[in-house]
Amino acid sequence: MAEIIDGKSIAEDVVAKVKQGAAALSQTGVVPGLAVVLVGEDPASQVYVAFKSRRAKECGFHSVQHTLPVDTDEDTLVKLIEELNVDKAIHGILVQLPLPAHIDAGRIIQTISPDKDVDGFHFINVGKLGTGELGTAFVPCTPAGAMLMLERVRGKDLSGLNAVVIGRSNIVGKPMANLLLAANATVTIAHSRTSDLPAIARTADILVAAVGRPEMVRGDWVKPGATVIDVGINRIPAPEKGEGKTRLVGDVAFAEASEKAGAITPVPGGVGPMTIAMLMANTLTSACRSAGIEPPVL
Ligand SMILES: NC(=O)C1=CN([C@@H]2O[C@H](COP(=O)(O)OP(=O)(O)OC[C@H]3O[C@@H](n4cnc5c(N)ncnc54)[C@H](OP(=O)(O)O)[C@@H]3O)[C@@H](O)[C@H]2O)C=CC1
Ligand SMILES: Nc1nc(=O)c2c([nH]1)NC[C@@H]1CN(c3ccc(C(=O)N[C@@H](CCC(=O)O)C(=O)O)cc3)C=[N+]21
Repeated sequence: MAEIIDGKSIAEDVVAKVKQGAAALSQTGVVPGLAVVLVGEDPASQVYVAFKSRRAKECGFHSVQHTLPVDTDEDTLVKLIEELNVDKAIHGILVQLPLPAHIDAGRIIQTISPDKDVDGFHFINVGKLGTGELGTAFVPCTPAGAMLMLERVRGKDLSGLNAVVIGRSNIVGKPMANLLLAANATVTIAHSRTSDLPAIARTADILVAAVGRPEMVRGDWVKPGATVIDVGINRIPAPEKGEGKTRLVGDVAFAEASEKAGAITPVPGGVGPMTIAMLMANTLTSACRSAGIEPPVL
């Protein structure tokens, strides 16, 4: 049976360090500030945004939330971001995705000041990650959190290990692959056009699933002893819990995969809580940079 990598507990460690760092920084008169912007009333987004605001307060941050109606036009949103860009009390800006279809998400992301882009989605931060300028970049929270979990079982240096990332999105798959490469892993990126995915997955010492398909990765895709990082968050019907009830599963068939893996992340309680913890860490980093102070090591 695999070791279960407890995202909740690692996230608590991160948050404790962030709290400490924020308290120390506050002594110099700088309180880290996070602005979260939500457009519309998507229930899942509301839940995540509430988690983020709660965590920010817990860390001692100045936390503001802007909730805009679903029919907000793009220019209004751009204007809000421009105001936040010059607001001295705000060090991190997060615009919750997905945005309503009438808004060009790309334009919105590029409007966020790269110095406050705690999601790490701006071209400047993507470019820094791609060229190894990790000291001044903001790294996207989900892959950054996944790397911290991986570090707990495999250490920082992944030399000689084969990593396979399933998924090539800009917010998870690609930055994850870049981080693995920066840690010296030999990286393969698989996606919907990949042929014989199970065979490629079986080459992985480190297998990362970021697909959005419930329990797609089966037990026999997992190399014995591999470390499996399940990024997927899928809500599926759970009639056994009662009519209309749902439950959360990852992109990995957990029970099967944990018979083969050396270590595995659960869903829930895995990468999800780490994502929010890393958002707090990035916000503290931003505030430290603005004050010319070294951010704490996580
Ligand atoms: N834990 C957390 O904090 C977070 C979790 N997530 C979760 O992670 C998952 C992925 O999210 P995200 O990257 O945004 O999703 P996207 O939908 O943007 O990307 C999914 C990727 O999976 C690939 N894919 C889809 N179907 C298959 C298939 N059958 N075989 C192989 N590859 C496939 C797609 O390939 P192609 O490019 O060819 O279309 C694409 O690259 C979701 O479950 C999401 O909810 C996301 C963000 C944060
Ligand atoms: N600009 C932007 N940045 C994001 O980082 C971002 C986003 N938009 N849009 C949506 C995705 C998704 N995401 C999650 C965060 C936390 C959990 C999380 O805490 N999950 C808990 C369970 C939550 C539950 O019970 O629903 C867990 O896995 O244990 C999940 C998913 C961040 N995202």
